[in-house]
Amino acid sequence: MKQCQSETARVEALEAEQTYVSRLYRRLDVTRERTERTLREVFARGGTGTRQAVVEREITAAEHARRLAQLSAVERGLCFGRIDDADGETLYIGRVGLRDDDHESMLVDWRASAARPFYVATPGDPGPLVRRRHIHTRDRQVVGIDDEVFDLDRMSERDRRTLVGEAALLATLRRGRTGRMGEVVATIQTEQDRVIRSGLPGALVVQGGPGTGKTVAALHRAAYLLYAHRATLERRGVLVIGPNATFSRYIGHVLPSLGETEVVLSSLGELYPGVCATAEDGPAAAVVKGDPRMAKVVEAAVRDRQRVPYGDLEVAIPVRTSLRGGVEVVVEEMTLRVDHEVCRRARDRARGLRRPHNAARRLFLTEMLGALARDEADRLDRPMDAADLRYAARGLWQHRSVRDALDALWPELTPQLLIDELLSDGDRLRPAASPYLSEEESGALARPRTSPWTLGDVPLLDEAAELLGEDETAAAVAHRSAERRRRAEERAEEELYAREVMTVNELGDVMDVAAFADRNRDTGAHLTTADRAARDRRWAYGHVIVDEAQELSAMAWRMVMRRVPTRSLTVVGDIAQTGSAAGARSWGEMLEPHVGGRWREERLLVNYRTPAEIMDVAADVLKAVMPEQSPPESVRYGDTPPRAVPASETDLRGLAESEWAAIGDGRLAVIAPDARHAEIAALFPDSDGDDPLDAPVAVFTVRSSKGLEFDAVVVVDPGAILRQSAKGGQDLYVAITRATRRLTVVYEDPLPEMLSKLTPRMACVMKA
Ligand SMILES: Nc1ncnc2c1ncn2[C@@H]1O[C@H](COP(=O)(O)OP(=O)(O)OP(=O)(O)O)[C@@H](O)[C@H]1O
Repeated sequence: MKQCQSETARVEALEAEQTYVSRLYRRLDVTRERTERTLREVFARGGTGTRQAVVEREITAAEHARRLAQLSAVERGLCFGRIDDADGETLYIGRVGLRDDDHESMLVDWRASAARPFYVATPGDPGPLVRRRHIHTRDRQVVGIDDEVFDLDRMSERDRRTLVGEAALLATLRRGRTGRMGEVVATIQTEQDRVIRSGLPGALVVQGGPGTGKTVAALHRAAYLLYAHRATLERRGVLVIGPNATFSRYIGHVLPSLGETEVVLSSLGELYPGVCATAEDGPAAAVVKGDPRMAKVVEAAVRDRQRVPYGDLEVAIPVRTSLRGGVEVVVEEMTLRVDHEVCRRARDRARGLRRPHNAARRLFLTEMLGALARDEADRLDRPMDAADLRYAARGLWQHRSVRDALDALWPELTPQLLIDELLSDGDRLRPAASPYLSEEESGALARPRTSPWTLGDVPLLDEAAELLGEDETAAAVAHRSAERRRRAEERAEEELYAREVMTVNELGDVMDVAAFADRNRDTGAHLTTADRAARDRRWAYGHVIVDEAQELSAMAWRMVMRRVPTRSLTVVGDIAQTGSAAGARSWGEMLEPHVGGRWREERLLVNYRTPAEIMDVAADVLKAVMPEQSPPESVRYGDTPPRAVPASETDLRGLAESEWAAIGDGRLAVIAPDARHAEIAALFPDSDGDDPLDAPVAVFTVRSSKGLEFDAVVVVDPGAILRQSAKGGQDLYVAITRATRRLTVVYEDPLPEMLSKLTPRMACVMKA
């Protein structure tokens, strides 16, 4: 790499780039205005016509709206690069593609294949390029340029590393953290580019140590795939699964800042609609709940709810009632009987349908009510044809005693009810679990009724939902028709409101009332794919990205795979950071049951987050706990060596304050062992706001800090972190590698051997 240009040449180059960049912004403004105008015209055409015309209009409007959102998202840093090849051709690279009125390209979208040399050219293999230029802008002004002239003869072997645009990269990495991950289109590295542009089909595993840009590369991959396979993915959507809601918020700005708003972000605990699980299981329960044998246990639990009576079924129904004091009283009853064998046949036939439990219940009820109606006809000595019997059966269903008796044999079940009762009632758990789990394992599952849902429960709920199916019962049908009535009433109100608003705003000539009301409501017709997908448990996504994937249990993988029948997946993680007792020991173990050998792996080897001095300490931890894994190599050195201070001499609050003062406007995390989290969080009451990402100082457990990063990190009681579970060593490795600038370890004597590079020093803030 060669820094070129004298000062005059630099000023001239800046001016020339400014002229071009200003042209680009003018073009962006024109394109935006045109798109906005077209969108207004589509809206003005109104929402009438055939259903197909309405739908087509919705689609056109959605396309223009998406383009407008994209054009609005790219204002900052519209153009960030330029490449020149040996034939004298120049391309400008930006966050979106732009063409002039003659359809000549003015700016190439970073995801287009023409932009690829910008990311993959290295001094050793520059391809056709003679120069790569990074262009830095602020508010439409070019404020700097950074040239790399590819001149192989003058490159050392070390410089042939895959990094590109080192000056631009390092400047980005040294910035203070804001609590939110940002996009990195201008500085994507070659090894990351391979991940981003890898093909859509099949499962791609991105394995890499902490800070190697796995998350950021996976998110840019989502943007790339949506660009390169828009037709497929727009219809089916892309789902990004993270470990928790804080992480989803942490990464939530990246895709919108790249102009992509059509991606569903979900944490594992939210993947089952209607449940938001945040509680965690103890290690023993986590292991059992995550074990694939639990699929069998849930299946057995469902079968256990499909019963036959011990003997014959007997149900008393009222024959004569009278009103006494305004209350209906039964004065004569008749007992109906169904032979045990008939009950068994009804159950077996319903099971034989191989339909989900709630759907098969219909057949069971029909058969049982038919048998009861036949018995009633015999007892009353009333000959009945098939139509009479059907009528009589419907009449019998009106009796509470009949409903109760049949519900007890084959109840209508929700996943929540099934799993809650299974885990809280020994009489339900024992028969379902005993063929598959040991007594000790079943014991680990037991918990009180209506306990909060844990992360390990969510895959069980999903499994149950598959087996129970949609709610097909009379109650559900009644609920649906009530829903329809409610919607019709709502619609009438909306049209009334629309008429009033249109009169006040004199909009009568632009749109009709129905179209205006449509615009204002969630009809579903103009919901985006992402909206529809997020509401539907059975939605089949076009591509799924799983981050911190090493934490997923075998049961969680079953849940993920249901959402992506094509198995088009990006699996992002680091086996060395597995903290969950039910998590992955190898990618093959987790993926092969679902994709066989059809998965490929890319490895990321360079750490962009943690300075080399801190990474040296982390490497010792890794060597002690997982010697077979190699740590990534840091791309830069830091300014402040990491240090250890004894707890006995440290005022933790004072220490955090001085650390925070040292990082200026950045973010500080105190990472504590699980058992001491509450005690330590109480020392920082002001950090107890709504969102730990917005707090300048926040207290985390290792698990909740996963995937995040902070300018300064204070790790408290590393010995307790090491001891807190069988994966304590991995936890310590994760905690240490969250820091981008400063690391302080506050230890209870003695300092664990594996941290011996942190020469204990006197605490800078002594206890009062
Ligand atoms: N090419 C790049 N240009 C600029 N910054 C980058 C680049 N690659 C990674 N980074 C930055 O490095 C940091 C770490 O990235 P990221 O969180 O994606 O790593 P990770 O591999 O997912 O880490 P972990 O396994 O610890 O969760 C982030 O701040 C990210 O923005």
